[in-house]
Amino acid sequence: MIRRNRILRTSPAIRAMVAETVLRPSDFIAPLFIVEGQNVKEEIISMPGYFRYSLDLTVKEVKELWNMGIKSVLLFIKCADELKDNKGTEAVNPNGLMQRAIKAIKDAVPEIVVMTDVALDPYSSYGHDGIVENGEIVNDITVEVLSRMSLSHAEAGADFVAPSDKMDGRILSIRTILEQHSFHKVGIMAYSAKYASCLYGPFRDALDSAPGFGDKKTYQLDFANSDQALKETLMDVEEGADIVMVKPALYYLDVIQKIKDHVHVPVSAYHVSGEYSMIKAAAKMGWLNEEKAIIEALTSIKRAGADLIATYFAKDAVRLL
Ligand SMILES: NCc1[nH]cc(CCC(=O)O)c1CC(=O)O
Ligand SMILES: [Mg+2]
Repeated sequence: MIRRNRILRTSPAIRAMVAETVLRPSDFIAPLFIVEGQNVKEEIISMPGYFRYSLDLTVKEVKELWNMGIKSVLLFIKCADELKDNKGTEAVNPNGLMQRAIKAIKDAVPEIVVMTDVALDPYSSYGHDGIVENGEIVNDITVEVLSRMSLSHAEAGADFVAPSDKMDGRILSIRTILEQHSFHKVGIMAYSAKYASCLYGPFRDALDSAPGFGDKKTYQLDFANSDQALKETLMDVEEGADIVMVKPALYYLDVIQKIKDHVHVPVSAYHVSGEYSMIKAAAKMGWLNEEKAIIEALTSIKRAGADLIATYFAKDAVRLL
């Protein structure tokens, strides 16, 4: 025998020297769920250890994230039922919870990169990402609202808008409206390869945003496919996306790799709520070691080609590095 493969795995020091993939705090984007009120910290039942915070506590949390070395937060708000409609009225309210959250965070921690979710589902009386007519999600009217919504986030101080709706043509429309209003420095992180997945359930519990009828298969991608993911990602880059996203992450590592091989913009991956909850549940049962499961999952997502990872484990991961 003259080839000794195990030499490179002999000791922790050697393994560290040859590790190709190393996680760092700036890899992570921390999603935050925001609710109205004061001093509110509500645990999300299907996401043990993860919380909805009122604005005051959100700001505290953001300071902590920044001090840990995390550079970016991705904001989601829980909209009150009485403010939901089929027009996205509250989504463009300059004094809405999202707009106030952006301002409060940028005032408290100006350096942190604030990204905002752009889609109508938390604001929709139907729980859909767009405007509903005759049981269908209408593309072009929705794109107009999403563009005005993006503008209102930019006006509040967002650094990146993150359209997660999967309507056609929204990236070009959003870039155009941002340019028209001289928001040349506001970026777009496009959820380009977003799949219709079973793994968003806990997130929809967190925001009370589950679709009231049907599913999201006419706009989100079919998990049987990866060609459409690549095609639509390339189109989003063409239309002006600064960062593209694959979502969910672990079931879609092939998609991350394929996209990374074809684009020259940063690729992010969203390790989604269901992926978080699966690890939490198995760990609670004593069937998996939580810390090891977190690091293996996130390292694998990065190894597949993700430059950035949106994950509910951001803080845990930084503590474990
Ligand atoms: N468009 C809304 C949106 N933005 C992020 C997620 C899911 C995130 C997660 O599960 O962690 C969803 C849910 C959905 O599309 O139904
Ligand atoms: Mg890389």
